[in-house]
Amino acid sequence: MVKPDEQWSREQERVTGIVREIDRRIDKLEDQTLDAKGEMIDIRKNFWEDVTVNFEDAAEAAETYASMKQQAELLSERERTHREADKQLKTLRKLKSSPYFGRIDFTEAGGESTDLIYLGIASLRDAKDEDYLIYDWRAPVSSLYYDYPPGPAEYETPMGTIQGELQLKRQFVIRGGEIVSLFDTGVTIGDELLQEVLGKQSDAQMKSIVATIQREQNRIIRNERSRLLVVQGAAGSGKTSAALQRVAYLLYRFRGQLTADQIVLFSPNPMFNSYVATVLPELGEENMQQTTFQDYLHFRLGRAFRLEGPYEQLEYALAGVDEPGYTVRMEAIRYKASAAFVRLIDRYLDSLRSGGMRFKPLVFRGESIVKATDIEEMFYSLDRSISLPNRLKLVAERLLVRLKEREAAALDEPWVDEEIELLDKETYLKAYQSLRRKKRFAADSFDDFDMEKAVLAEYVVRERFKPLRARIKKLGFVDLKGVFRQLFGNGAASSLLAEGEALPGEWDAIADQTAARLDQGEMAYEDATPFLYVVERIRGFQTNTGVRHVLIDEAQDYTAFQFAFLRRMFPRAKVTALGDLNQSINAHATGGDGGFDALESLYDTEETERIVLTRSYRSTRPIVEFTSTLIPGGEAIEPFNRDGLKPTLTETSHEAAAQAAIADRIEALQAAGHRTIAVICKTAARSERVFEALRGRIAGLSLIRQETNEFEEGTVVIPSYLSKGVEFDAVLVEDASDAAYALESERRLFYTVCTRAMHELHLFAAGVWSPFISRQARALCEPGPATATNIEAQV
Ligand SMILES: Nc1ncnc2c1ncn2[C@@H]1O[C@H](COP(=O)(O)OP(=O)(O)OP(=O)(O)O)[C@@H](O)[C@H]1O
Repeated sequence: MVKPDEQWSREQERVTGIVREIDRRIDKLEDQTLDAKGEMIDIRKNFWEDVTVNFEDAAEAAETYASMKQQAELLSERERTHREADKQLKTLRKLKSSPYFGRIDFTEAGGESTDLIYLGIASLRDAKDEDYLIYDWRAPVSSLYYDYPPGPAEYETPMGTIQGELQLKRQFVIRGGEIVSLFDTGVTIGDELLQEVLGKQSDAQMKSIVATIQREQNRIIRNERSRLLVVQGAAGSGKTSAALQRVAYLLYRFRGQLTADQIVLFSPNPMFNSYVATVLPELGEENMQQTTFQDYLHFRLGRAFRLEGPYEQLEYALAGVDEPGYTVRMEAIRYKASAAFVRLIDRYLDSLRSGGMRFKPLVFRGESIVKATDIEEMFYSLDRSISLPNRLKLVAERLLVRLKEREAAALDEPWVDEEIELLDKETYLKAYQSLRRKKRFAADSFDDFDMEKAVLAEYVVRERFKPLRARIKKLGFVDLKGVFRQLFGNGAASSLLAEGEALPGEWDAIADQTAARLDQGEMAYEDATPFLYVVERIRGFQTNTGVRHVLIDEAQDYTAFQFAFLRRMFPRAKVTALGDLNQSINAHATGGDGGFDALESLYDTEETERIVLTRSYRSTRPIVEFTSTLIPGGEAIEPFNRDGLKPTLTETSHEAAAQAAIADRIEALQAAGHRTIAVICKTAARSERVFEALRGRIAGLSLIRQETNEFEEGTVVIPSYLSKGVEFDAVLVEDASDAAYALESERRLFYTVCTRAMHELHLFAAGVWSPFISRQARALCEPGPATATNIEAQV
C-alpha cells in the first residue's frame, strides 16, 4: 500500500514532468508564432513589391489579378496559422498552471491493464504524440469521472458502450504547477472540493464548474439525443452553469460540424450576458450568440410601434394595482400568454383562408390605383388550398403588373413635366448617367429635345413609383395591424371558439383596451409576440435554419406563444430550456399556462426529455433551509451542506430607520470582505429611492437599471426582477414587509430575491413582515441587531 505522502510526491513528480513538457511546447509554439508573425508583417509590407501590377491588356490584368490573389491567400493562410497557434498557446498556459483536476483508474472488462486517465480543460499528448497525458473533460471516457464512484462503471462512445471497473477516483487542486490538495473520493464528486469552490467570495463573473460537475448536471451537458431537453431546477441548482458547460461540450463533440455562431442563448437581460460571458473563453471555446427575446421583438417591431418591454409590463403589474383597468389588463396578460390564445389565433389564421383578410389600397399621389376591395377580391379569387403567404405572393405579382401599366400611363401626365422642370442639376446628371448606363442613348449629352423629355419623364416616373413597387414586393399592401386588431372587434373572437373553450370573463373589456392601445400606435408586451406570430404566419415565417442549438435560460418566464414562435423560427434547432417554475416572476405567470407543458406540447414525447435538479449549490445550508419554506414543495430542495450564518430579520418603525440599518449592515459586510453585495428592492422606482437615500453614506454604490449592460463587482441597488439568474455574496432585502410581498403572485418574486444570496441574507421591514415568512421560517433566522425584542414578540 502506497502511503499518502508518497502518493502526493509521486503525483507532484508527474505534474512537474507535465509542466516541463508544456513549457517545451510553449517555447516551440512561441517560436512558430513569432515566425508566422514576422512572415505576416513581411507579406503585408512587401505586398505590392511581390505583385507585378500590369493592366495594359486583358492577359496582363488577369495575371496581375492572379498574383494578387496568391499573395492574399498566402497572407490569410499565415494569419490562420497564427490565430490557431495563439489559441493553442492560451490553452497551454492555462494547463501549465493547472494541468488537471481529476484522475480515474479504469480497467476495461476483459482487459488486463488499468488505464490512468487524468482530466483537464483540454487534452495533451506526450512528445511522441502517442499517449494522452491529459484527457479533455469532454472526451467520452471522462464521463466516468462525473458519473460513477469506484466500482463497476461504463461509458458511451460513438462505437458503443464500454464497461469495466473504476478502481480509483482522485481529485486535485493544482495551482502554479503545485498540488495544493489531493484526495480520493467515494461517491461522485467529493464534497471537499465543492465546499472550497462554493465557499469563495464571488466576483462579477460566472465560473466554469468543470472540476465539480455533478452526475445529474452531466446528463444535461452530454445529452445528444433529445430534440427538446427541459430542465426544471431549484434556485441555485446549476442550470445556467450546466447550460454553458453544455455549449462547450457540444462544440467539442461536434468539432468541424458545429460552430459557436450556430448556437444561440436566450438570456433574461443584457446584464446577464456580461455575467456569463467569460465561461466559454475560460474553457478555450468561443462564445455562442447571446440575445434576449425582447431584443428580437425590438428589432422586428421597434420602428412601427411604441413597444413595451417585459420589465415595463412587470413594473405595471407590481406597482399599477390602483390604476383604472388594472384587473382587466392583468387578465389579458394571463390569457394572451396561454396556449388557449395560441389555439384561438391559429383558428383565426385558418379562417382568413376564406375571408376577413384586410388590405390597404395602393395609393399614388392621392389616387387609389388599386382599391383595398379589389386586392381582397384578387386574393380570394385564388385557390383556397394555396397557403396565405403563397397567395399573397401571387397577388403581389398581379399588383406589380397593374403598377407597370399605371406607370406607362403616367409618362404623359402634366405632373411629370412639372417635376422635370424642377429637377436640379445633380438629379438631371444622375438621370442622364443612369439612362446612359442602360444604353438608352450613346451621345455625350441630350441633344434632342423630345428625346431628352422622354428620357427624363421615364426617370421621374420610375423614381416616383419606386417606393410603391418596393412596398408591393414586401407585401406591404396587407393591413397586418388591421388583421390583428380585427380579432378584438365585436364578437370576432367568440365565433372562433372550439367546443369546450371559453374566452376570459372580461373579454369585452380586454378587447376594447387592446384595440385602443393599438390605435394609439402602442404595442403592449403581451400583444407583441402574438402580433408577430400573426405577421409571420401571414407573410411566411422568416426562419433561421443555420442555428442548430437554442438554449433558453429562465425559460419559466416565456409564454406559450413565445415558445411556439421560437419553434417556428428555428425549425432545425435542438432546444434546451432551463428554468424554475418557482421563480416565474412575469406578470403572466399567475395562472397562465406558459410553463413547460406548453413547450413540451410542441414536440413529440419520444424526442423530449425532462431532467429535474433538486440540489441547490449557491446558498449556504441555513439560507436554503429558510428559502425552502417560502414556496410550496420547498422541502424537496436539498441544500448542499455548506455552513454559514442564519438569515437575519431586522424590523424597524419607519423607512428611514430601515435604510439606516441597511447602511450599517453594508458597512459590516464590506468590512468582512464581501465583494458583491446587493440591496434588492421590489421595483425600479423603489430602487431609485433607496439608492438616493444610501449613496451619500455608501461609497461606490451603484444602481442597476434595465439598460445596465455590465455586471460589476461592488455594492449595488437592484430591482427584484433584474436580479434573476445572478448571485451575490450578500443580499439585503430592502423591504420584506407585507406592503411589498403579500399577494400570492408576489410569492415567487420574493423567493427569487432571497435565493440570490450565496453567503449572507438579511431582511428588513418597516412594519409587519410579509406573510410568506412563516413562523417556521422565522425560527430559522436571527433577529437583526437592535430589534430582538420586536421579533420575539411577533414569533
Ligand atoms: N457542480 C457545481 N460545482 C461547483 N459549483 C456549482 C456547481 N453547480 C452549480 N454551482 C454553483 O452554484 C451557483 C448557482 O449556479 P447557477 O447560477 O448555474 O444556478 P441556476 O440553477 O441557474 O440558478 P437560478 O435559477 O437561481 O438562477 C453558481 O455559483 C455555480 O457556480
